[in-house]
Amino acid sequence: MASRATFAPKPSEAISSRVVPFRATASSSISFEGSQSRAPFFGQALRLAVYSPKISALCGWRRIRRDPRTIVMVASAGGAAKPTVLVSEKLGEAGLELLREFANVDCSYNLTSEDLCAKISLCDALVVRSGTKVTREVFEASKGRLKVVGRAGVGIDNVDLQAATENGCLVVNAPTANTVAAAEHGIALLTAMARNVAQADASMKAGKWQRNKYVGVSLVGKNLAIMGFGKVGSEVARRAKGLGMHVIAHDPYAPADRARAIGVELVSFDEAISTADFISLHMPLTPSTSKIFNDDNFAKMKKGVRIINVARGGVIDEDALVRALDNGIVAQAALDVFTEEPPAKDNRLVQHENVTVTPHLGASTTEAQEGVAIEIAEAVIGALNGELAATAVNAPMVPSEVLSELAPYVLLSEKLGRLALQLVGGGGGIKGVKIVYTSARSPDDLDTRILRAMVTKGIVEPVSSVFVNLVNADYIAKQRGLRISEERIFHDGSPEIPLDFIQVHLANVESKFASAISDSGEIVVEGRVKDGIPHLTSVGSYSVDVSLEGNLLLCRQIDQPGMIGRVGSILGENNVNVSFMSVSRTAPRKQAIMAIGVDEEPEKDVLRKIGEIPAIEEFVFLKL
Ligand SMILES: NC(=O)c1ccc[n+]([C@@H]2O[C@H](COP(=O)([O-])OP(=O)(O)OC[C@H]3O[C@@H](n4cnc5c(N)ncnc54)[C@H](O)[C@@H]3O)[C@@H](O)[C@H]2O)c1
Ligand SMILES: O=C(O)[C@H](O)COP(=O)(O)O
Repeated sequence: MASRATFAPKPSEAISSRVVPFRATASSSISFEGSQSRAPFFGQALRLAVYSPKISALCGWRRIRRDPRTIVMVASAGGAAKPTVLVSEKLGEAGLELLREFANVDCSYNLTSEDLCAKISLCDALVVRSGTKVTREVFEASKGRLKVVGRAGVGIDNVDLQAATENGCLVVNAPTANTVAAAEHGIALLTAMARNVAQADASMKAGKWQRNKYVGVSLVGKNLAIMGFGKVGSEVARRAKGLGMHVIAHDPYAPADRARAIGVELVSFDEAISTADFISLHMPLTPSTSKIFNDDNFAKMKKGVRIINVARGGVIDEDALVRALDNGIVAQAALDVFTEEPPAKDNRLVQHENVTVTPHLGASTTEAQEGVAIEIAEAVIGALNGELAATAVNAPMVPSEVLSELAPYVLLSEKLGRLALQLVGGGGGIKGVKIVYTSARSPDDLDTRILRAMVTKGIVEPVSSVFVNLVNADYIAKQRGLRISEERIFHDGSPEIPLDFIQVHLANVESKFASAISDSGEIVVEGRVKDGIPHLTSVGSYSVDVSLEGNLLLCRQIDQPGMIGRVGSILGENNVNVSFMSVSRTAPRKQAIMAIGVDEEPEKDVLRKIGEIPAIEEFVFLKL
């Protein structure tokens, strides 16, 4: 709050006063800017994370599940009031029941995008299937209240992930519960197409008996190319092998040994499409797969090839497919998905006599719908409880054991960020933040992403209207031009303890408390975890020892008798409760730093009286 003297301790004085508690034998440094540093996992990669009750409690999050395997970090739904969950598409009853136990559930189906935008600012979570477009406008209309979007299924191409991340909104999906249903539907379409089941059925219902017209083709011994060898693709492969087909697959990211294990050979894209009698599509819709089945690629296919699509309509250029059907390159197609859903009534593929269509039914079995509903309800509840579900698609995953170990350091990191920010004076703004971790662990054994996110939170949140979490921390830092670098100092101690010290350095800034500027000219605050509680261990070049709770008054004074009593009396007379006090000095009767923890925020007048004590050279009041 106030600063009376500019003072920088002489290096020798400062260092002599400071216990150097580690032997730095090696250091390494990494820098990152924004979210490039670690991309979220997509595809079939296993996403594992864990719940930590400790972090949840520290951050004021409520826990309701007993054994969730999820990690903490989103944000609480706020206060004791029940959160509100909007379910915008039909969800299995078991999932709805779980949600209702925890939240107010609003099931509003068939909302227009305007209706959705109007409702969303009253909702903490939104649960969708593939029919709801969760656009940037939706996130913006939520005005920060929307904490989680739950996609009750696999494909997240209907959710604007970038906008979700920018708005700190977690997106979770239910990636496993409908795999078998989709694979079974793929096989159903494959066999139905090969034997003209749908066409023959329609013909009979029209009163005809056309045995010669509907002669089919056999599957046994035919080449099936699976395009996208993930969860659904590999289940289709297993089943097709059971039908006696020869199965090959193309997937640039699939491990060859997993394919070999089920007797499938991974081949190039061109080899797959040019040798196949049947092609079954199972890749996600991404910018690189959009319209990947186009005129050029249809031209490479065997004449008379048959195509099944239970993935996403957008991977096929639908006009090109019509041309390929008309010119006989493609003999038949069976489609469950379309570029636009529902497709127009006169859509040429839907009307084509060689095309079998279903209205996006891949995941629509009773079993799969109950499964995804439970999977997504658990993920959404976990996220609203401040956990990050194992199926998060827009946040970096922190392994379970790492997270539970780092729990107390999460709070320490945020508090150090907050402290450092409050020590900044002048109007220059913060550009560079360096976080230094001192640890006996090798850098590979120390995952600091969550700590970095929390330092960012501590620095950004108090001075902005955004809230920062693991989902958006890197994005927010980048957006604000805040360059965050991390450095590891190896401490020759016990690797059992993940971290000995965390330091936050702010370069090229002035400080309202000159003593916070270290010998290197940066604001430096350092802390450690003692008995599970975050402690401040140094400010600038001064050692202190205070637990980071409540508020903090830092005073630099000339060491002399009676100082503690004088400051304590002023606080006591004004009903400000002191929770702890620590004094460290450079040498007897020289400069000392007094750190006083107070429960209440002292009035300005009280701070003024402290500042007027003649021996006090400067002081600052900090909110933790
Ligand atoms: N019709 C339905 O109702 C229904 C049901 C479930 C899933 N799906 C869709 O099926 C698709 C697959 O789902 P999943 O659960 O198997 O997902 P998945 O993530 O397990 O598998 C997708 C696979 O595609 C691969 N891939 C990515 N880019 C590729 C490319 N350019 N070429 C080839 N392969 C590529 C990935 O490496 C991954 O192995 C998704 O689009 C999903 O939305 C549809
Ligand atoms: O990606 C998926 O999970 C499927 O396409 C299912 O979509 P749905 O939930 O809209 O049936």
